[in-house]
Amino acid sequence: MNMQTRAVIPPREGNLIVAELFGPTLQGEGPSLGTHAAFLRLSRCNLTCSERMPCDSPYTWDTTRFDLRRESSRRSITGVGDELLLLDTALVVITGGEPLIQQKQLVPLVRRLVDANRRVEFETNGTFTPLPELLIEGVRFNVSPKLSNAGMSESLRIVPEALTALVGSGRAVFKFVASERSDLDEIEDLVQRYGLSPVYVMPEGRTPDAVITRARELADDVIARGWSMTQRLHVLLWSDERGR
Ligand SMILES: Nc1nc2[nH]cc(C(=O)O)c2c(=O)[nH]1
Ligand code: SF4
Ligand SMILES: [Mg+2]
Repeated sequence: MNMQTRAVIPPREGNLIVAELFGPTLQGEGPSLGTHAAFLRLSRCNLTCSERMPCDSPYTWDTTRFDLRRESSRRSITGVGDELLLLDTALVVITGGEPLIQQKQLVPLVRRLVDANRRVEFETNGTFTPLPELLIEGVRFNVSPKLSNAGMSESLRIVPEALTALVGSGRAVFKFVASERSDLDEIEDLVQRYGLSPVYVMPEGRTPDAVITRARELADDVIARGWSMTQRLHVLLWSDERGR
């Protein structure tokens, strides 16, 4: 290939594998619960949560139940950015699946959103060390490490270097999904081992009844341990409807 040929090939723009882009809605979980927000849900996950802690977006990764080619589309970073900005929300939540699988492609998108005065929150499972380019003012990581009840070995779901980097970033909160009081002991162990802080406990559930019943069972123990509790506001409002 000579220089002339190379010069006419446009630089290949990065793409993202997207499951859904929706909003405006309300951030349903974590420290910004209730905030007017747009959501980008990226496809694919490196984990396979099941058993007592089923995944609420299996269509991003579970090839035994879903055709991922139908459930996702390859989209340009510019187009995704345009659409998120048009939704005109103060907060943009990037979730999945596991969004940090595609973190390299997310760098220019996050930069653009922050430059346009948006706050950005990642919902991540805590198994990826975030790139330094993502550790910028306006960006936060809501990290949800998975417990043994998600049905995977600890070596898959707990990556010490990633958790340590997230703690050290000063941009992370730790949000654990719990379904019963004994889950809190396992959370305590991880909190102690990796110095996780601040800690939020979130009740598991796909229906308002399940969420509120679990929240009531867990609240006193959460308070006694000095932690915070969050909710699943979108589940209380819309159960497990997609795109809300
Ligand atoms: N409203 C709303 N808030 C959310 N917070 C985290 C979500 C997620 O699926 O990661 C989510 C979601 O799917 N919807
Ligand atoms: S880490 Fe999250 S997206 Fe991935 S399988 Fe578990 S619950 Fe689902
Ligand atoms: Mg979810």
